[in-house]
Amino acid sequence: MILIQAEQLSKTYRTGEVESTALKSVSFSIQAGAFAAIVGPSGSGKSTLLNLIGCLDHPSNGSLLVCGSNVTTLSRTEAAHFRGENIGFIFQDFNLIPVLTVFENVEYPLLMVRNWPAEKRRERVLQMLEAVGMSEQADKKPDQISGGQKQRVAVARALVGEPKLVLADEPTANLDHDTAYRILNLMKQMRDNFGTTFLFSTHDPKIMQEAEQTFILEDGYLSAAGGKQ
Ligand SMILES: Nc1ncnc2c1ncn2[C@@H]1O[C@H](COP(=O)(O)OP(=O)(O)OP(=O)(O)O)[C@@H](O)[C@H]1O
Repeated sequence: MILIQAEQLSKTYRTGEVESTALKSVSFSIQAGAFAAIVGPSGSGKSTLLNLIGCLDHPSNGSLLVCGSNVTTLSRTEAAHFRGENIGFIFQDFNLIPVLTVFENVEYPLLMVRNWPAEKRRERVLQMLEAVGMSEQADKKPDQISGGQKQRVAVARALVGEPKLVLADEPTANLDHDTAYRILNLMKQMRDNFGTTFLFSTHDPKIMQEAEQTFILEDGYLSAAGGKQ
């Protein structure tokens, strides 16, 4: 089953009189259950593409289907609802809320988008903390855990609402190499256990090797796509 389908997708940013085309007629598809990477140097369009797939921005041209829905023209409210139902996010700087505990950070998306009773929420949060090996740190605040542990919490938070798709913008950029590989392996394990599709961006060719499917962006063009499944 195809989870993401882009056809001649383009994005032009306009700042006053200045136009900059960050994505140039990109077409590709990604199957459900994929572990895929968007790879390219700084400024090649990786974040732009992830933002379009994550319904955080609209394309200028082309079509984009995500989880069976045409997301090209969603309103702001529709996009927020769509994200809440279908997509989890992981960021390079973790984006944990400093005043909340590890447990509360993972619970947070459920409070925002799922109307679950407290006991069901608690069970799900504990299940996710267990899955990422962070159960014993549940009561700590983000400043009491390491960068790798913060990203584990972020993986749990991204998955807690049972999304079909997780988008991760440079999830390993702020981690040392060993920790980066451990986080990628954790993400892959989550894909295997929960069937969640993962799409992450990286500028690091070594990190790219960990993906099963790769899309190479150069100056807004999709220059190559490959898979090793
Ligand atoms: N909001 C914006 N307004 C104007 N131009 C933008 C905007 N966002 C991105 N761009 C431009 O679009 C191009 C692609 O940027 P994008 O952030 O998608 O690249 P990237 O591959 O994610 O880079 P990095 O690895 O540095 O994050 C760049 O030339 C950038 O300057």
